[in-house]
Amino acid sequence: MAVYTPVSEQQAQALLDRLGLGQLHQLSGIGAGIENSNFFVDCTAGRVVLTLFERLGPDQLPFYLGLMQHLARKGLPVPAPRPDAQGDILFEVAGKPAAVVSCLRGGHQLSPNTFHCEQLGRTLAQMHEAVVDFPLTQPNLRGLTWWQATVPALLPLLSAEAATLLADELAFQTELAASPAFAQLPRGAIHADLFRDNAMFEGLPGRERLCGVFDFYFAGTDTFLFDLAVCLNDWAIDLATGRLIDERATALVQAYESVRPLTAAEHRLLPALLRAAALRFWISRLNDWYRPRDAQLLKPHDPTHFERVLVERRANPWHALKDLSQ
Ligand SMILES: Nc1ncnc2c1ncn2[C@@H]1O[C@H](COP(=O)(O)OP(=O)(O)OP(=O)(O)O)[C@@H](O)[C@H]1O
Ligand SMILES: N[C@@H](CCO)C(=O)O
Repeated sequence: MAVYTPVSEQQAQALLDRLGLGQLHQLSGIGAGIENSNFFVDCTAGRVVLTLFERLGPDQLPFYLGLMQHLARKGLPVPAPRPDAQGDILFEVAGKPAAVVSCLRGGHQLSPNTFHCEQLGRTLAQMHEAVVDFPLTQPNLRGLTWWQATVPALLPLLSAEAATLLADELAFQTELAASPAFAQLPRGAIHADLFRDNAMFEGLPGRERLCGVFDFYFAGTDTFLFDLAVCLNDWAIDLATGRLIDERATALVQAYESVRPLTAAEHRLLPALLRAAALRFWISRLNDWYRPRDAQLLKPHDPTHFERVLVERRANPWHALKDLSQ
């Protein structure tokens, strides 16, 4: 269980009192997730989720929590942070910054088909449309600057082949980020980690509806195309080989475009951004694997998965439109 910081019942009750949520019935650490300490809190007001932020500080958290509040107010299925009587949404528990958000219904759709991908594509585009008037900005803290800072420490730990791939792709992405084409990409506040385990569906099998998107703690101001590429690399992938499944990827992009059509520059750079999205998670998984933090019980994700995805995206660039003149 990835609970880095234990929380006592007394500490949980003190926060419930401040939020007017009544008596604590049960406090249970959540096993999934590797970044923060998460707890289900059952109390008089029902079930809420308590998150203790392990690496994010009060400088960054207003952006994440403000983004969740902004999207929830626009009717997107995002957990809204619970305010206290003064309207504060950021607290301190066990010496860590903490927030309480409403608990989403439903469960993960871990074997998504085109139907689920379409819903995800539409919701992602709605999120991108909704942030047009979101006033806060913050860099993507897992973006190029972080890759450049992290890769040198990883290279000596890898095989010669993997190290060459990592260094080469970082050089490519560095050049891309400085290009005029990249500067044309529309940008705004993006989720940046919208994997299938960060979305909830509910409903009868085969007719499940997307009813929740959560875990905004890697959000940042970046290109919308990067967000789309992260989703494609997770929702539309053959997990064994890393290949994109054309039917699912096309469904996701077409649904996205039914809300927010991609620009010509976005179409052109999608293959490069699919590589960027693979690189981002390869680096973070390598970092978690070789340089883990202390946790009561932590299961880091397999880094070789995203190494395969990156190799595949480099070998077989995927375009949403086969004929770019269409
Ligand atoms: N608002 C919520 N409603 C319902 N369940 C939630 C909510 N927030 C988190 N969870 C549950 O907690 C689990 C872990 O949360 P999350 O994925 O945010 O972990 P994390 O450590 O913060 O991030 P990461 O997934 O990036 O490692 C989720 O898989 C989900 O089951
Ligand atoms: N979604 C990430 C973990 C949390 O950022 C991954 O699968 O590596």
